[in-house]
Amino acid sequence: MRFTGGSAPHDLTYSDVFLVPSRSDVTSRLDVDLAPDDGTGARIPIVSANMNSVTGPTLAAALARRGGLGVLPQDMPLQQLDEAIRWVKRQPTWFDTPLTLAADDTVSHARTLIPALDGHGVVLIGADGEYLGCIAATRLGTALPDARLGDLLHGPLTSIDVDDIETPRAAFDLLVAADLQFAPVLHHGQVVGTLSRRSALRSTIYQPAVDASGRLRVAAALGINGDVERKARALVEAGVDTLVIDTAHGHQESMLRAIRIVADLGLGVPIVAGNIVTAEGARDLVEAGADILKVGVGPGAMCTTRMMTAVGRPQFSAVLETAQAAHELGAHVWADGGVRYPRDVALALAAGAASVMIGSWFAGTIEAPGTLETDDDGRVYKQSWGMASTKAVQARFGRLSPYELARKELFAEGISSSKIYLDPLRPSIEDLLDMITSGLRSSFTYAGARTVPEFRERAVVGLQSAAGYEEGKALPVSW
Ligand SMILES: NC(=O)C1=CN([C@@H]2O[C@H](COP(=O)(O)OP(=O)(O)OC[C@H]3O[C@@H](n4cnc5c(N)ncnc54)[C@H](OP(=O)(O)O)[C@@H]3O)[C@@H](O)[C@H]2O)C=CC1
Ligand SMILES: Nc1nc2c(ncn2[C@@H]2O[C@H](COP(=O)(O)O)[C@@H](O)[C@H]2O)c(=O)[nH]1
Ligand SMILES: [K+]
Repeated sequence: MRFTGGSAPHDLTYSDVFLVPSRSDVTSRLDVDLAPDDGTGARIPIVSANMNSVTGPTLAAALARRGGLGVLPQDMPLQQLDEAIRWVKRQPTWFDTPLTLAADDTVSHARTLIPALDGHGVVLIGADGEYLGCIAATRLGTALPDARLGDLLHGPLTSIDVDDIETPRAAFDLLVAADLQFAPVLHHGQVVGTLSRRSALRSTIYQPAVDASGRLRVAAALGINGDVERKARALVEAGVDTLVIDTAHGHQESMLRAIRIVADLGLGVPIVAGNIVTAEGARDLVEAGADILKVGVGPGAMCTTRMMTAVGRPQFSAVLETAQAAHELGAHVWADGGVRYPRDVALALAAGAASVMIGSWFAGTIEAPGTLETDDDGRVYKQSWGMASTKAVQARFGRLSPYELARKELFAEGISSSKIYLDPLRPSIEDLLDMITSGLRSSFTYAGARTVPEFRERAVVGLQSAAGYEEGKALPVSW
């Protein structure tokens, strides 16, 4: 990456900069390979944040199916983490994970799980796991809230047999021929997944992130306190593919100790550690044994650290400096936090990140943990909160004495409650991934780059004023 017109005398964040187009011999956006070069085996440079409101097993599986990597949060109890990892590993790699409910469940319950939008649906399963039928999500929008789902089943059972769809393209054509938007996929009468036209199409474009046994990949986080060795071993035993050692202030002795412990175990999985924002931090963590550095202090949407402490660093410069230091040592960087538009992802990669971690944006999706809620205006949202918020601290330290808990609560550095609205046009994480990866593919071709390392090399970055940034926005109403 190089700056055009000189670099700034101060640190920069994503809105401060833009990418200049360069002469390109990449003639199609579909010729771009988005795989990160960080050794995680991901196929797109997108990682979901280890936040309880963001990454659960459902989101991790959906993300891995499209080539990204979900990081399960350290605040999940170990047994739950173990189950979540094993569950992700059992999920289909190109069908969607079915949303299964019972015939006695109500429409209002189903509507807390999926919005009444095209391309989604519910599969009804009997007591012995037998397939009863499926209901398109749009039907849930017109049915009475207390109606039984079983009573909405009419006509012949719709489903696709797994033997009839050898390729995603064949599945797409079959759905079109049968005039279906959504259908369950059956194998010997059992539901093994679901497909929509959109998901079949996606499977022709994305590659899943899979391990050596062909199972979806998943990462998990651990903190710097407690029995780090036992937890790291247990996570790898469960099948985790990448370990993320995470704390607010990553450039501290307890972190270096935790990295050394995990690195010395030789578990054979990449070690990510953070968060840091300086070259010194990068060097110390890599020297301790980290393969990938998680970079970002304060840019997160749920984060109050900068206002509470003045500590942090504008994210573009933080990524640029740490990535340079990391690359000199053969390590990599994940840019963590502050991503609100596809452009921010492109700029993080231009600054040198191998992958970009997204939290709050993904909290407002069907696949995020938690249920859908509706506000007074009828808009659908999910709750989100910071992992250093009072809410998260209370959950994490609930077993401490009231006195110890009260001491911990003094140090909240995140917000406990926020509403992240689902975009009606992009209610699923996969819709957001389509938007982000299509933006990225286009950014790469503007820069004349076919791969992530090439983009990092070729990107030309300029500085812009607030007016320059504003000019780039679309205007949905006239001025
Ligand atoms: N990226 C970011 O900007 C930030 C992210 N977070 C996220 O919140 C979650 C909770 O992290 P965390 O609060 O570190 O909790 P952890 O459970 O990881 O514990 C942090 C440990 O570090 C010690 N510590 C020393 N200085 C600090 C400091 N300035 N801030 C926090 N701890 C400090 C704490 O001791 P003691 O409690 O005695 O001080 C404690 O032992 C993580 O997922 C983290 O990534 C939190 C803040 C900023
Ligand atoms: N200072 C705090 N940072 C937090 C908290 N919870 C999460 N985070 C960080 O934010 C990113 C995600 O950023 P986003 O803009 O995509 O939401 C996450 O990975 C953490 O590093 C918090 O309570 N305080
Ligand atoms: K912030």
